[in-house]
Amino acid sequence: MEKEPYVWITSRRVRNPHYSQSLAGTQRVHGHLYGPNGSRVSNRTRLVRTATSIDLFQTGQRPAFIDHYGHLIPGTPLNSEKWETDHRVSSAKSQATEPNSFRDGRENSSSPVDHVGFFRGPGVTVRVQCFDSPHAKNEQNNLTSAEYDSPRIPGRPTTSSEREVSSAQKCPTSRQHILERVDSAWERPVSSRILRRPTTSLSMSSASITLSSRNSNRPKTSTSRRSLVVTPDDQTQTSHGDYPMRGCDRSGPSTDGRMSWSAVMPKCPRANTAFPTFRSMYNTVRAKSYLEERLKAIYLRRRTTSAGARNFNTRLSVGDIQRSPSLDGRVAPDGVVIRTPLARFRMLGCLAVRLRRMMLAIISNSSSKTQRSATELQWMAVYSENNDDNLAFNKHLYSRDRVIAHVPEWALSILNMRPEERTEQHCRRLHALLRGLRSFDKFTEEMQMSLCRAFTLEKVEEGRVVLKSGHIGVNFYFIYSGSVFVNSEDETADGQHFMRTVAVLSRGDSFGELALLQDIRRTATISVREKCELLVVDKDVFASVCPKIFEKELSEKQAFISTLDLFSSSFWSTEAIHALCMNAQIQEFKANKVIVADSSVEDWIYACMEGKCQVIRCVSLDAPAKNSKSKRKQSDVVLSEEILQLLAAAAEQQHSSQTVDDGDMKENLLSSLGLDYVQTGKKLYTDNTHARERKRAILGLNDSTTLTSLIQRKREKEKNIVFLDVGVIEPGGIFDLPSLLEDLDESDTTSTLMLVSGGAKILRVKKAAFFDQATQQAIDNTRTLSSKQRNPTEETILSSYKCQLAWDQFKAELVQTIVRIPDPFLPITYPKNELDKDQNKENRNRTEIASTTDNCDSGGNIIAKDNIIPTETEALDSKNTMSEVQAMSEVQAMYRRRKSNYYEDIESVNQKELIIIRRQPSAVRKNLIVPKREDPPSRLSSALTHRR
Ligand SMILES: Nc1ncnc2c1ncn2[C@@H]1O[C@@H]2COP(=O)(O)O[C@H]2[C@H]1O
Repeated sequence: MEKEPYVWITSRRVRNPHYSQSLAGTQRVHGHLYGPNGSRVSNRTRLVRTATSIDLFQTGQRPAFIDHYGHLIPGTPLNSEKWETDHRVSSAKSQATEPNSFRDGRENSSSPVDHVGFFRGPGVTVRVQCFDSPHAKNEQNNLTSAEYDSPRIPGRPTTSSEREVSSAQKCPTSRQHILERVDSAWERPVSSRILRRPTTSLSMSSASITLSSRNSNRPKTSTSRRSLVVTPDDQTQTSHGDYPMRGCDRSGPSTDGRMSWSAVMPKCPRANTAFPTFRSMYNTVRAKSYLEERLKAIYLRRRTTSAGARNFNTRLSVGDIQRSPSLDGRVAPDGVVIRTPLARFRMLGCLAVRLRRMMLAIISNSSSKTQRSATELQWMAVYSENNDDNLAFNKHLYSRDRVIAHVPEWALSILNMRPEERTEQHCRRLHALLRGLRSFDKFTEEMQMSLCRAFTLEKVEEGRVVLKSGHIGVNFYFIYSGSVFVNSEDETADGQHFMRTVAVLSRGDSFGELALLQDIRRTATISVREKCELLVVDKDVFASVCPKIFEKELSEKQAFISTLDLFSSSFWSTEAIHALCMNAQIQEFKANKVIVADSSVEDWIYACMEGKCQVIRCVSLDAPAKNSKSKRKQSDVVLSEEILQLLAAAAEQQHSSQTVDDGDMKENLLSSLGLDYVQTGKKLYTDNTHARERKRAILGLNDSTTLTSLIQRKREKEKNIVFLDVGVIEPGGIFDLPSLLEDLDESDTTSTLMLVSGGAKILRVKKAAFFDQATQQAIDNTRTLSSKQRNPTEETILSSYKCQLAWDQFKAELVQTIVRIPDPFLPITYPKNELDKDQNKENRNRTEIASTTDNCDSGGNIIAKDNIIPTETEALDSKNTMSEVQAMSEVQAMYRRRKSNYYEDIESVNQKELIIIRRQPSAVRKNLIVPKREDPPSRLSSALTHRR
């Protein structure tokens, strides 16, 4: 079939009109373009191939380009030498490869250039390249490509091709022939290249012209493409009369989503003559001219449409206002609405109301779609409850614990400036303000200054989500004021997903570093607990400033971890330690802050880096002592599974007749040996999240929980419980190691350990990460260590506590008795009326002593309760004499003095109710030593006897 003299003109999105320069030397290999240095050229460049295969000016032929402005793009730098020697259109095949020869898969990888020629006319230079085309039928058909260079457009840099073109003044006269046809369509100073290729999707009798109608000052995203099917008018194509060139029509979207038009090209005056190539060229140039017009029309129409749409939207949003004559005021004769100030005000008001409604809808929609954790919901419930208290203010805002430090006005104005506008002084002022924030202080001064230059401020309302798990990280945040929940998604045993609050971060904390450091998605969802002021730095600043500091922190963690026996290098590889450190956090706590409120719901392993922490046990006096674990003997010897099996095998041989359960046999064996049974072997961490979550919800913990508040809360739920200080953790110590390998007992709600800071720096490591990284030997080592550090059983603690209590009561009773014995050397003087009531007084004293002994605390301290020792008013009411009242108040004062001395002596924490059994940690770890009751001194006992 004879190929039709159609043309294919295509255009690409070219941001830089000189883009075509970068195509020099490109080669197409397996569908990709590679530059001269072998590097792959960007995707955009790949579009070039769509126009490379076929001739531009004749059947089966050559390419050219139109850029997105509809301009011809200046082409490859000219090979002037070639031009000098080979300016005649000929079929002589040059073996030199044209650097800018574009190919696609159907052509050879090296397309030899046969000829390069120039045709220069007024306002335009045409460059013609001849390739050896497999489609060529004759020499003339080998004309493959053309370039048109026009006088330089003001403002556009001169391209090398343009420079070369301008030097190429010697054009063969035959070129004038082409220019005669070109000039007519070539009025404006533009330059571009036109490519041609056959289209497979369209019939061979037509071709497509694809344009990109992108305006230089419109955003990139607004690029659109148009396709034009252009045929010479000797093809009987459908003609549509809308367009300047014999008619083009929009034929609807093509399969690739582009819009296309058909255009019928006017017949070239010399078509089908000796220069069919020139005819094609003529058609091409006409097509180009048409396309320019067309593009302009499209652009103008679009601009009008978008302006119209804007107006229309505005009218819609204020439509009712405009329609209302009262608002509109008058309509001027030219149709312009004259609005009165009132109408304008009302219109603005209306807009504001609508905007607010819209924002509220967006907020409620977004927050309802954010899954909330139980802790978060509980917080919100408590918060809203208190809002409903009929108070005229929110009492939370005035709570003692609440630290409100808003960003001051002057800092706001600095933070609102662009980074490049901030002076050194501005940064210094900000720096002074932010110094003292925990996370900020980690950085060196230089880094802090860089951060101060880059910070922006974000204020986020309560309940909003700052970042979501699974999203790509773009920012890093410091909390200047307020607090946030860190929620992570978890899964129950039956596969249900739920949100869990893993941490609460407040002023001075930072978040959002993990995704940026490790180049991963966000690992948690951060939602605002209390209205926050966040200082934000973007990814780039973070990448340039912060990683160093995190590296420093990482090395600090690694250094500390490697000093712990638990993470001894003989059991843990360097990679495992590194992975653990990535899942570890360093935290600092003030004295009396509860670090762990319930060891059974903890997902972290806590190790003390600096300072010290108290381990406190909450014991219920009502509940029967748990004896499941007390069966075991306390021993430092741990047998491995292999040894146990050997022993068991030996025992089995001895008693082969007896059928004993394997577990029982081991137990029996060990108990006969007086050893503890420790099962070795890697036990995977059972993350009993559901139970943990339930317990956490019951406890209602947050970061500001102090020991006092926790005791109060627990006492409200359960009256008969005591809090016993069972140990101290010093630097290098690990909290509750035995529980690491034990299962969570859901029913056990009271008998758990609490970790309370006495002013400490803590390293905490995720238990899940621990079990992920732990080898068999590491787990065995953990068992060995935890068996050495076993906590006393509840039974032991209770019996010890009771002994202590009895002894303290005895002491208190004794002290009571002694302080009431009058000085034997002073004469006893009784007031007159006292004599009559001697018997009554005696009775009352007895009652007093008896009741006082029932009201001692564990430290031997008598709790002065109102119902035991009468107050002055009560004493007067009961018609006691003045001297008796004085005596009573003296006794009361003495009690108080002794009481305060006592508390000073034992350095008690400041709660009266906390009962302290203070011991050396080593003693606690082994066994609680119950102090023996000493015999009272003989003098006192004789005095007591005498008194009674
Ligand atoms: N258990 C956690 N305790 C405190 N902060 C956390 C915890 N888990 C995640 N985060 C923070 O939450 C952030 C969520 O986004 P990133 O993963 O970028 O970084 C995360 C950490 O900064």
